[in-house]
Amino acid sequence: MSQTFLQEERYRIAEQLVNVSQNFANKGWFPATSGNLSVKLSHEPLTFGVTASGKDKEYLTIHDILFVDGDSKALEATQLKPSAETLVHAEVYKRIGAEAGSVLHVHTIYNNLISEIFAEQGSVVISDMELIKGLNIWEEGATIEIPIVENFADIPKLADEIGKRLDPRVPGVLIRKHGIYAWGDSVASAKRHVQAFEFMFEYLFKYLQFQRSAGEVPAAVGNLR
Ligand SMILES: CSC[C@@H](O)[C@@H](O)C(=O)COP(=O)(O)O
Ligand SMILES: [Zn+2]
Repeated sequence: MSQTFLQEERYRIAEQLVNVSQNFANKGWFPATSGNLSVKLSHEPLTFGVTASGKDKEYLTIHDILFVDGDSKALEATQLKPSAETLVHAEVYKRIGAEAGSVLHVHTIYNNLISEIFAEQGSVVISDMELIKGLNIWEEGATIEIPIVENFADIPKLADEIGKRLDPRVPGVLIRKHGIYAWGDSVASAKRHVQAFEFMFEYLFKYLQFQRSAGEVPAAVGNLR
């Protein structure tokens, strides 16, 4: 592969991350420089583009994305420091394989609320919602179970805990009072998955709130049935 072709390919995929970053930033899904994004360049050996640590995602440019190997080491000398959570991205790529072409991480109010409300159960179950199809699950009356892991400041430990809970059918994992990691075979499908999850988390939280204010026992939605 020529250097020029490789450079063009890197710019092309970095641009996809910049676009999704702006879309999510407009929704307020990257408060206070939180969140990180990656896109796979090659599977064997694993190489991927990932956002540099501490960047304001609202103003992300292709120059804020660096390319690393499976050990989170930059492929070339750079001033940029890879995301502090790069190991989590690498873990998803290694465990999920070809079905993971991009990994996106956002911190939102609703994913934080749901991760806390259902933390003791270790997962949140969502049934029979149209948006489950947004995850590419087309079964009639489908049920999904989204794992919830504890948050650890120790990133190798966090990556390990996430790795143990990954379910290839359900492309996302919640971290308690932290955020969600979701993946897809492309940046576009990972973005769709994040949007589907966030819709369902917001719906579930508001539904539980509504039931509570009406003094009713929540019906068959989520783990509170
Ligand atoms: C600024 S708080 C969020 C960070 O601690 C972390 O969880 C995060 O999502 C962003 O880390 P980063 O190193 O910028 O990729
Ligand atoms: Zn984070």
